Amino acid sequence: MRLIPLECATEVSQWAARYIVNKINAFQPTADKPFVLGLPTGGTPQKTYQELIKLYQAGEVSFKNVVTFNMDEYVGLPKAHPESYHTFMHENFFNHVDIQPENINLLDGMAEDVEAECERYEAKIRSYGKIHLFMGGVGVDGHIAFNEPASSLSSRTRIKTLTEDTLIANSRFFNNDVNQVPKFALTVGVGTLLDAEEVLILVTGHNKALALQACVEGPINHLWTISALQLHRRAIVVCDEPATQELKVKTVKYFKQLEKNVAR
Ligand SMILES: N[C@@H]1[C@@H](O)[C@H](O)[C@@H](COP(=O)(O)O)O[C@@H]1O
Repeated sequence: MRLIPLECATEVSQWAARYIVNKINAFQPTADKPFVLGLPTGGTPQKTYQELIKLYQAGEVSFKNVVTFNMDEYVGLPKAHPESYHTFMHENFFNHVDIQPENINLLDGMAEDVEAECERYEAKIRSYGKIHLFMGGVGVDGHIAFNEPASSLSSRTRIKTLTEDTLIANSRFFNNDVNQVPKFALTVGVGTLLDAEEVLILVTGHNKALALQACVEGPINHLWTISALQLHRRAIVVCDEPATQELKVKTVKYFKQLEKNVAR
């Protein structure tokens, strides 16, 4: 695992956006050989999307031959609902860059046959070979995508029941009314994430400090599904200073030192 301890959330977003752009450009994607990018929603990646849009506007990157797969979607919210992840992604990112609509993949939270929808999603990912880079965030309880505590670490795309912690955390988007938050979501599995060639996780804020500790210093444990990253060959975690609050000073120093010497 590579941990990049930075100072603030703005630095995290700039680092992540630059990393993604460099990856896309180095890949030299074409219509026949697109770059496949996994994407999250949430407050954390919002700034990264803004940075990616800036880099697109500056002519540093094109998303024309980029195919995206989103991590998750609420069950029972129509696409046009202001809090659907479909709406979030279009408002925060897709509407501002040159991505082709047919290259955008999101789970359909309104699907009648949820199982078939999840199988369709996995098959679509397989049709591209693999996801080259999966960006993500982490929940306060250490969930990755919507893989809530005690999710199988080899899980695939499926429906999950959201925990009370997550309902409370996400109620800020639903008039602070926990009853308005959908109780279920479709989500890629931990196994789906681990299949990606590279995983890039953004962690900002002191409320994510326990999750970061579980990710970096804890044992691999299904109660903190983020810890499954320890099994990945190429996992990168970028964090700000407040998120490191629960890490040992020695751990942070160690990773900072490694970054000074990193071969770029
Ligand atoms: N399903 C999403 C996750 O993908 C995200 O990582 C998490 C944290 O979101 P935020 O970045 O807003 O803290 O929220 C939701 O539960």
